[in-house]
Amino acid sequence: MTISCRINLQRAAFCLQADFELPVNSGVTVLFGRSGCGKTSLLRAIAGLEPETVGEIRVNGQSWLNGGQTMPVQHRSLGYVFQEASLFPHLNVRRNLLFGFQRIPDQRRRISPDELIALLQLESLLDRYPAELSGGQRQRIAIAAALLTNPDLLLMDEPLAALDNTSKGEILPYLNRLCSRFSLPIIYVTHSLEEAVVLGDQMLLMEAGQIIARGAISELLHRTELPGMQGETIPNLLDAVVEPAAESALQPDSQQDLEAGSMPHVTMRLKGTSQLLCVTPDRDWPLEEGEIREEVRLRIEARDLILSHHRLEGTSCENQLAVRIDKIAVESPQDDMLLQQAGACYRVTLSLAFSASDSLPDSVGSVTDAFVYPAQKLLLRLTQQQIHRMQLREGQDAWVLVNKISLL
Ligand SMILES: Nc1ncnc2c1ncn2[C@@H]1O[C@H](COP(=O)(O)OP(=O)(O)OP(=O)(O)O)[C@@H](O)[C@H]1O
Repeated sequence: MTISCRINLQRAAFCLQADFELPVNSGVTVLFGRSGCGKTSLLRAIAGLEPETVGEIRVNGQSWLNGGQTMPVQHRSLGYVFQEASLFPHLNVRRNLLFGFQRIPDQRRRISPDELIALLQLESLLDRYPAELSGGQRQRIAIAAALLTNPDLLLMDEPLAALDNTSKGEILPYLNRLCSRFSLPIIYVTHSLEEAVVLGDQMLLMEAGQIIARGAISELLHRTELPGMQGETIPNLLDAVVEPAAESALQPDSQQDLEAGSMPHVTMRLKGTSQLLCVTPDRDWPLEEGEIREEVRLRIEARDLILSHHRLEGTSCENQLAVRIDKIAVESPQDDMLLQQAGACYRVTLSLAFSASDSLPDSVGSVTDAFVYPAQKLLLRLTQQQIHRMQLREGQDAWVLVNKISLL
């Protein structure tokens, strides 16, 4: 499945020009950008809700727009989730869920209502009416109803924006589960970098009606010259495979740990390398009981990293990674004068080394993996004083101590 979009939408004081392709299994593509940059307009144009749109849109081999030829909205195989959940007020949850499902042919029914109801834990809500639901519950139903139409593409326009932080926190893990369970391409509009990091695989970054950057979120987060990427906190995202290979699942080395009287822990190998991290699942790990994962995405905040020239012995920090310093960049170049002062901040980009010794081990990882998987990067913030004191230079080998790791 590929989605290709080359469109133009001209309004009196605004021009949208988008040209992008999303490959097979693209996962969640976050459409990110400042207010008014054209995110909703792009989503509406893809859905066929902006009749002035010209160009070409192809989804799953079907032409939705080709010059002047437009496929009507109701014939496009898409789901659309809005900021405010749109449910039929006179139908209970069960009938809202089944409304779209019952109107699609049998051969398109890949996602079953029972599975989705279980996944989103909707059982207790099925007999209620929309007026009897909280905002977060309503939005969960709206997302489920959109999915049950078994669309080729799901468009979500700030689906959490109208919710308070508690409801957002409740719904995010569900969204995460949906994204990993159904290999359905999703375009997800948000203002929130936090949501983008938690949910997204890749990002289309928009400004003034145009897509100015696209790529893996973990990479774009490090491009500080881009608008919206200068947040106070810098999340690093790393992909890992759970070890040991014999177990092939995210589960603690429990017997050993229980015997030792310690908390269970999980060992994982960072993709593209043979380096291991050891993690203790705790409340930051939103794992369901019995849930098993082989591949995980880890989140490490820049403030939880410490840089060192050497591997440290006798430290409480058990996770240390071999890295190479790729880039040392001043935090915001326009404030250069200010940044000459002591305390100015620099962003230091680190590439993970293949292994601690950079020699290829026999037992873990694979040489092929190192070539097919793009080098994973970490970013941390240092002051000019720290850089000077450590005499840091681009190209140097170093070690990074990792204080805290969360699982996405
Ligand atoms: N129906 C319309 N007619 C004319 N101009 C419009 C219309 N809808 C939006 N616009 C303009 O198009 C531009 C892009 O708006 P759009 O809603 O797509 O931005 P956005 O990035 O989604 O913003 P936000 O994040 O605030 O929702 C804005 O300048 C807006 O004023």
